[in-house]
Amino acid sequence: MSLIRPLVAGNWKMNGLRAALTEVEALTAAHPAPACDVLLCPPATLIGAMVAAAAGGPVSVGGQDCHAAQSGAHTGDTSAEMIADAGGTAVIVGHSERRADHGEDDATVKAKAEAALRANLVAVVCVGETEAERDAGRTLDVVLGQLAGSMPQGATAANTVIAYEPVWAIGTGRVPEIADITEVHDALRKAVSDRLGDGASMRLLYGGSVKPSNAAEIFAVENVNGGLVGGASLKAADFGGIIAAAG
Ligand SMILES: O=C[C@H](O)COP(=O)(O)O
Repeated sequence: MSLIRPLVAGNWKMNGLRAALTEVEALTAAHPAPACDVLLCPPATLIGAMVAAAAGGPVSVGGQDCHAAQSGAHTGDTSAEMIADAGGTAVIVGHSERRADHGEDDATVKAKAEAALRANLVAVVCVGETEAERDAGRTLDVVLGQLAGSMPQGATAANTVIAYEPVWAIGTGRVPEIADITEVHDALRKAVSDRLGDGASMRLLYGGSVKPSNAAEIFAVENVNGGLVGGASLKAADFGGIIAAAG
C-alpha cells in the first residue's frame, strides 16, 4: 500500500435491521482511531439511524446506490441529495449487482456518479469483469472500458473512489492471485493518472471475498488503497480485523 490514506468500505447490501446497529457501536468502540478511513453503506432504511449510531466515531456512512435525478417521479428510488440529507457522505454506484440486476450500463453509472458529486457525496464507482470475460482474456479491456464510461465529469481524488470487484470473486470465497490484482490495479492507476491531474492519489479499492485472513496481503499491493467488503462487513469482529489490516 502506498502513502495514500486507505479506505475500508463495507457494503451491507440488502442485509440489516435496526438491531444490527449494535455492530456499528461495537466497531467504533473497538477501533476508535483506525489508521484508515472507514465507510459503511447500509440499506437506505438504515442510513439515518446508522449516522446516529456512528456519531463521534470514525465510521462514515453512505448509500449503496442513487438515482441520477435530484427528485421526481421515480418510485422506490433514492436521490444522492436524500442520502446527503440523511447524513451520508458517500454512495456506491455501478456495483455489479446493480449492473446485472437492474441493467445499469456505463452511461447510467456515470450519471449516478455525477449525481453523487452534485450532492457533495464521494462516488465509489465499481468496475469488474465476469468469469467468462476473464477466461476470454478480456479483463483489462472490460475493466478499463467500464472505467472510461463510468467516470464522472469533475472527478478528483477527493470526490471519487474506484472499486475493482471481479464479479466471480464476490461472495464466493474465491480471490484472484495477487499478481492478477496487481495487474488490474496498475492498469487502473495508469488510466486515472492519464485522465486526471491528481489521479496518482485517487483511492483504488479491491473488493471480492476480502476477509480478515487475506486483507493484509491484498492491501499490501502497491496500488490497492483499501477494500470494498461485503459479507465480512456485517459483523464488527470481522470488519474490525480488515480495518486493522489496513493500518
Ligand atoms: O460490495 C462488496 C462486494 O460485492 C464484495 O462482497 P463480498 O466481500 O461478500 O465478496
